[in-house]
Amino acid sequence: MPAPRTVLLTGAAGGLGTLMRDLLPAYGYRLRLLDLRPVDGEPDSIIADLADRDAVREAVRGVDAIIHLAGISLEAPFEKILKANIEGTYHLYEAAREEGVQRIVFASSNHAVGFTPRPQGDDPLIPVDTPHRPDTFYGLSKCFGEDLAQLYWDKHGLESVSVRIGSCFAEPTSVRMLSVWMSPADGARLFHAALTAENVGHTVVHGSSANTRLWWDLSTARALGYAPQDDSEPYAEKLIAEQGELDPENIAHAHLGGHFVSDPPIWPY
Ligand SMILES: NC(=O)c1ccc[n+]([C@@H]2O[C@H](COP(=O)([O-])OP(=O)(O)OC[C@H]3O[C@@H](n4cnc5c(N)ncnc54)[C@H](O)[C@@H]3O)[C@@H](O)[C@H]2O)c1
Ligand SMILES: O=C(O)[C@H]1O[C@@H](O)[C@H](O)[C@@H](O)[C@@H]1O
Repeated sequence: MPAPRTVLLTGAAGGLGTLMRDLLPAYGYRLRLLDLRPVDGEPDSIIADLADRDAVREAVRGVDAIIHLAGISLEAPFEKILKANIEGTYHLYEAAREEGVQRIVFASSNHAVGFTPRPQGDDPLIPVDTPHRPDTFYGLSKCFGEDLAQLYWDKHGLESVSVRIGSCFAEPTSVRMLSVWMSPADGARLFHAALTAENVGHTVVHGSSANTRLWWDLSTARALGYAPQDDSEPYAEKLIAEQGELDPENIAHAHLGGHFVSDPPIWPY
């Protein structure tokens, strides 16, 4: 596969989209931007709803690959998740198949497996083939996206990397995030690896930095060529002093998904 150059970035106005707009051009990508809302400082971006199949098809025409970030990124009523994340992701995959796009990097989430107990003591890291255990309708939509990616690979030969992102923000803001944080620079490294590795079929990877307190296995990400450079540990002392150590008796501290497992989810997490 020739290295992709023109990449559609959906959800470009969002938090992660904004970070990736800054970081990915240095890898040589030409980004085409799409979002529901205008993207700051980017008058040429495509303003479109994933619900609009014609607009989505036009947006994917001619790109080499897609990084799919658009959608609802927190828990929400099922009907909203259904429209934006489930139907919207289906529209994107269908448009990509019709237009012959070779690869999609899908922003999955730790919340697809959020009810997985987090490792304690000498427990092994959570493996990538851990069963789906969504902690919210939001997490359920990420399970759907991963299965959709598998279907489009098996049936249509459209490649995907589903990146179960931990927490990709400038800094970790909770004790839990020390274990799942992915620095923006490592996020760009991982997306680049996911865009350029050969023969990925459909590969699921965990998306975190090389955190001292890591909870999940990064081996499939490393197999794509991802070499994380960052570690949340320098933030640990301050966050633990402010928030205390994780309490294994607290359901939200005992699971990968943190407060998303609560009913209703409690913010902040
Ligand atoms: N930031 C993280 O740590 C993290 C962790 C796990 C997964 N993710 C996933 O990565 C993606 C980006 O996350 P984020 O933190 O930037 O979220 P965000 O909410 O900041 O950005 C999402 C963007 O998608 C756009 N969008 C929503 N519905 C749309 C629709 N129907 N059509 C077109 N655009 C639509 C929004 O306008 C928004 O700009 C999401 O899919 C999220 O689930 C993020
Ligand atoms: O678990 C996490 O920290 C993150 O999970 C992602 O799926 C959510 O989109 C984001 O809002 C959370 O901060």
